[in-house]
Amino acid sequence: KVQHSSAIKKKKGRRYCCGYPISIFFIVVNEFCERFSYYGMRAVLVLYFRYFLLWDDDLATSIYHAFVALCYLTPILGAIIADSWLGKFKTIIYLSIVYAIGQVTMAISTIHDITDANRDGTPDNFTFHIALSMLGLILIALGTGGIKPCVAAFGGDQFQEHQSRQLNTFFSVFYLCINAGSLLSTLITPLKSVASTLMVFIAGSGMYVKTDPEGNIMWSVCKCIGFAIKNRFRHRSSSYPKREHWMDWANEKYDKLLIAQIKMVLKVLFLYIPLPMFWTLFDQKGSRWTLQATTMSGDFVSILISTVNPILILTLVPIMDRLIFPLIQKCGLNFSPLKRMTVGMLFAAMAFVSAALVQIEIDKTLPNFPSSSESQLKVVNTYSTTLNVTISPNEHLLIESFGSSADYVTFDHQDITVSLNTNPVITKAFSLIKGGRQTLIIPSDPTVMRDFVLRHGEQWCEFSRKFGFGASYTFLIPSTVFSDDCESITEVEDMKPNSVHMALQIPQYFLITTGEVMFSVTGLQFSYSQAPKNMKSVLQAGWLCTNAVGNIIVLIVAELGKLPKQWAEYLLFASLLVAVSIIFSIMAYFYTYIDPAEIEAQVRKEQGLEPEEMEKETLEMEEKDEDQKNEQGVKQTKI
Ligand SMILES: N[C@@H](Cc1ccc(O)cc1)C(=O)NCC(=O)O
Repeated sequence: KVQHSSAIKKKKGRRYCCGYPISIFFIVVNEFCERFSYYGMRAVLVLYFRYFLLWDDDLATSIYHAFVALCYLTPILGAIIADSWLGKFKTIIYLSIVYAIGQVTMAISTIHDITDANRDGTPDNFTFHIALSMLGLILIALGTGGIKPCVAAFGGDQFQEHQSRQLNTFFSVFYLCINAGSLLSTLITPLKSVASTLMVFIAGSGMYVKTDPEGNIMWSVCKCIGFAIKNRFRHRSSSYPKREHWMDWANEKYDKLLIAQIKMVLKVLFLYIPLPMFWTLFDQKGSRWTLQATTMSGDFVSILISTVNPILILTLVPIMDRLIFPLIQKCGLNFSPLKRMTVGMLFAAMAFVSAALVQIEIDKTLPNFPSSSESQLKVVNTYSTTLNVTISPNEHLLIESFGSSADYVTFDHQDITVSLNTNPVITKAFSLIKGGRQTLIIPSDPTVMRDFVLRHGEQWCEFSRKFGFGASYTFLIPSTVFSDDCESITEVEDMKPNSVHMALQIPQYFLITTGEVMFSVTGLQFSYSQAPKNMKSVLQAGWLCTNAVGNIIVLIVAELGKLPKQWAEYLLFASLLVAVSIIFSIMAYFYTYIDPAEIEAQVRKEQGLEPEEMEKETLEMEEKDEDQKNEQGVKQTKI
């Protein structure tokens, strides 16, 4: 009782601006700085693995997704620490320090001079750099994941029950700050941002509503669930009367309030089961879609593509909040949070259909590579005249001097004989590589052949020509060439440049981001509003966990599911998400929205705890009056 009253008194220190607690400002700025640091580091992580640690594409991608998954699993730890032990405020402070140490460790791991004793520009001890960077990443995952459920829930704690409209706006602004931070991090370096994160958060210290942790809540929850299961099993005979809910089998030993709270949390967690599928699609933006972009053309668009998500979030969130959702409400439609989330899933599925259509366009322009049993050959003629080239048994090519065959010729056998109509006729046998592409160069005159190196220095040729993305060229350099004779160097295009423009990816980005606004922002609000007071961080962590599971599915699919055509894989994911969204909509249909505070009050009443409840209500009424006066800008003078 004493503890409760002190918590209420602390609430009385609230200060407001335009109807919002001022403390919120520090929390959203803190989130902005934190996401700035996180996304800034994440943006270059794969490149660091690939070009500094010299890992191959597969290992770099797998470790990247494993790191992201870890960042969304550690929220459980953060929530346990906050709700059971330190409280949200102290958890954010301590884990931010861990986060900062992680970023510094990571930064040190990138200094190759530390182990580059011979100063040749490459580290001498890769094990040291790998170990240090892994340690750094684990600390960062612990920091960023640990504080994540606490920051959102701590922000929510600053509001009172009658401020549900402001609470929803807070979650939207919170999401805007995440994306403003990530957008800025792609433009400027995120070096000092963790330190700023911590300083901004501490600056607001005197203004926060800090609810005390209520003992080891997670442990009590686990024990209570364990007891209910055991007790149910002990009374499995049909002679025992059934109970309304299986958790009611814990009634004998546990507090009714705790059981009611666990029921609320389990109901929401059950609803979360299908949700990872959304993240499975969403997180492929950073892998499959990025790889898709590498087979497309367009220079500046690559920067646009990496910033399009946060830019769209910054525009779509206000449009949805201020225009679309109120308009739907005006039309008399009940667009409840769970309906919004279902529509968000359908948007993500549409995004993948759009990605499949783009992929089909790309496939039309991609070179036709040989299958594992085929071989391909291109013939380049550097002879002084046009040649008639016969490749056994029945391939005839007419190739002009310093030209090449129009495209690669495909053979389903490896042993070939090439004949040239020179005088005398030259015939030579070759054995081609299975599943490979090769070029046969007919020399101008093998006796006068000499090496020529394209280089800067005494003898060099400068090409001002711009090479297309994805193209491959062969340069034919006559044996007589000199530095003032660059014109005589001929270029043969082996592989055409990518021709499908990256701008075609914009519709899929637009669709997935619309899905994100409907799904993610709503999910964040829903997780907060449906959680009992002492389990807000736990439910936030459960919500973030759906993201971790989604990333683990990407990892498994990347390793196992290899469909022959990429567009087919996109369509498979889209269909899976449609199926999952149908299941989710059925589950959502049976879900009844609750007011956790009301249920808790009712249970307390049933337990005969009215006096305390009344005291709380009286205090809250007083507080509400005071807050309303504050909101209206009325200055109160205490006599
Ligand atoms: N929209 C994402 C952030 C984001 C930014 C840039 C990208 O290229 C991808 C994703 C978001 O808001 N995520 C939620 C979070 O808490 O980080």
